Order: sequence, then structure tokens, then C-alpha cells
Amino acid sequence: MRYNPFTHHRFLTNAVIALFVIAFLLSAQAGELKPLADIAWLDILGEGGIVLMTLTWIAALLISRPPGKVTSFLVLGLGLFMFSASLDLFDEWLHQPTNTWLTWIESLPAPIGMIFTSLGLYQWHQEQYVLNRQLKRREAQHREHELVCSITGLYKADYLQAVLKEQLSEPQPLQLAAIDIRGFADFNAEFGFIEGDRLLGEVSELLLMNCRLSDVVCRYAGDCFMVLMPNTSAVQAKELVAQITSALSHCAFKVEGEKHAKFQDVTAALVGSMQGDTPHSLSSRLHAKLQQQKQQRVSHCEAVS
Ligand SMILES: Nc1nc2c(ncn2[C@@H]2O[C@H](COP(=O)(O)OP(=O)(O)OP(=O)(O)O)[C@@H](O)[C@H]2O)c(=O)[nH]1
Repeated sequence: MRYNPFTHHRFLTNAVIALFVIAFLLSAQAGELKPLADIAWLDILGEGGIVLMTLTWIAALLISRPPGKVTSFLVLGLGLFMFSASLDLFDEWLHQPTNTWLTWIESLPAPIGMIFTSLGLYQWHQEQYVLNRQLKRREAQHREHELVCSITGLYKADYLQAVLKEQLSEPQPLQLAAIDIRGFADFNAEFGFIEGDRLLGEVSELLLMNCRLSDVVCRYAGDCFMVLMPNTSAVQAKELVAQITSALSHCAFKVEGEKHAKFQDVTAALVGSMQGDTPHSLSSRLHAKLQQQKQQRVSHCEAVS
């Protein structure tokens, strides 16, 4: 999600604009225009660049971050730094009388701003620690935001392949499970894609809830999810998959505008790593097993009916 600086961060945006305008008014009120020959254009380029870059960082923060303590500290800190830098920049055009209070105003805000920014960065570190804990089970040691599925917030297949490659080089056994929603195409056809997306989101949350902190849950394709279980025996993995399928089948999903909840049925398959396995060989084996399970269920249903 992106934030609108003028609606989500009205106070901070106004404060930054006000600091820039005040810097200009203070310089204009006390200073005299310099003759063109005295203007150091290289200094203007350097100091103007600092002001512009600081404003760009502020804009990036306001667009990317939600309102809160961390954003306020960072933006106000950078705002104060930008205020001092702007006074420095306007000095290049406007000659200021020496030993005035303006010299104080020019020097003080920058260090105060840096203290604010440092406090903000410390708070950011604390916040990231909490977020990293929340992200456990969604990712292993790497963060690759472009590989995250926007519907479920889970990593996609490419990420899983990369993590598998790393994990397969470890001596401990790993298990890989596939969980596929049954009849998802029919669900989409009956209730629409938006509800289908919502169901995918809810299924992801349930999967995360039922996995351990060391597991990694990915959206593999369409309605198929995979759970990577490092350092896990086949018995443990079977138990975990049974818990996941049970939780999913008991989940009463509320379709918008429908009176009754919809319960989902899933097909699950599980494979363990073998000596010499590659990400491709392991996922191919899992895919084949999943297809086999689906086929068995179809045959079973046909036999019953
Ligand atoms: N809402 C939604 N649907 C998707 C998305 N990606 C794929 N699909 C749909 O998921 C469906 C997957 O179809 P199938 O692989 O036949 O799955 P299924 O109907 O569950 O079939 P079985 O697994 O054999 O029971 C297709 O209708 C796709 O259009 C998505 O991001 N959002």
C-alpha cells in the first residue's frame, strides 16, 4: 500500500512545507540580493542538491510509511536538516549581515534534526524486529519484495525454489507439502474472482497459523500452496499436514452476500528430500504425487456414486 502525503500525513507534510517557506522568508527578510558576479554557481549546485535529495527522502518516507512515531521522528528530523540546508542555499543569492541571529538559526536545526532522525532510526530498528517476527513462516533468511504475491502476501514459486536450493545443501532432511483447494475454479465461477481472491487470502492466513516458526509457506500457483518444513521427519510432517487440512476443512468462509458459510476441501501431498535431490526433482515429485492424490479422489468419488 502507498500513502498519500496530503491525506494520511497532513500534519507532517504541512510542517515540511512550512519549514521550507520559513527558511525562504527568513533569508529574504534579512538578506540583500548579491550581484550576479558574486554568486558561486557550483555551491548552489551542491547545496541545492542536498535540499532536493532531502526533500526526495522525505517524500519517499511519506509515501511508503504509515503514520506513527517512527515516521514522525524521521520526517521531522529530515525536515529540520532540510531547513538548515535551505538557509545555506538561499545564502548563495542573499547576502546576510554577519553576527545576526540568523547564523544561530542556520546552525542549530541541522544537529537537532540529526538527533531526531537517529531516534527515528532506532525506533525503526525496534519496529523491524517486531515485523520480522510477524514475517516468520512467510520467508526464510532472504527478503525479495518483488517475489511476493500481492493477493496472499506469501512468496511465490521462484522464492521457494531459491530457498529449496539452499535448504537441500544442508544435511538435515526436509519435507515439502502441497495443499491444493478443491473445486476452486467452480468457486470462482459461482462467486466471482474477488471472492476467490479473498478466499486465497484467508487460506494463506490459516496455513500460516497452523505452521511452525521454522516452516515457510508459499503460494505456488493458482490455488496451490506449498509448505517447506526444514529439519523435519516424515512422521512430523504428516501430522502437520493433517492439522492443516483439518483446519482448512473446518474454516467457515463467509462469502459476501451469501447466507451460509462455505467450507473448503483440499488435496494434500507430501514428499521428503532424498540424497542428490534438486529443487526441480523434489517439486516434480511433489507435483506428480499431488496429481496422483487428485486422481485417486476422483476415482473414489466415481466408485461411490
Ligand atoms: N480468484 C483467483 N483465481 C485464480 C487466481 N489464479 C488462478 N485462479 C483460478 O484458479 C482456478 C484453478 O483451477 P484448477 O487448477 O482447475 O483448480 P480446481 O478447480 O480447484 O481443480 P481441482 O484442484 O482439480 O479440484 C482457475 O479457475 C484459475 O482461473 C487468482 O489469483 N485469483
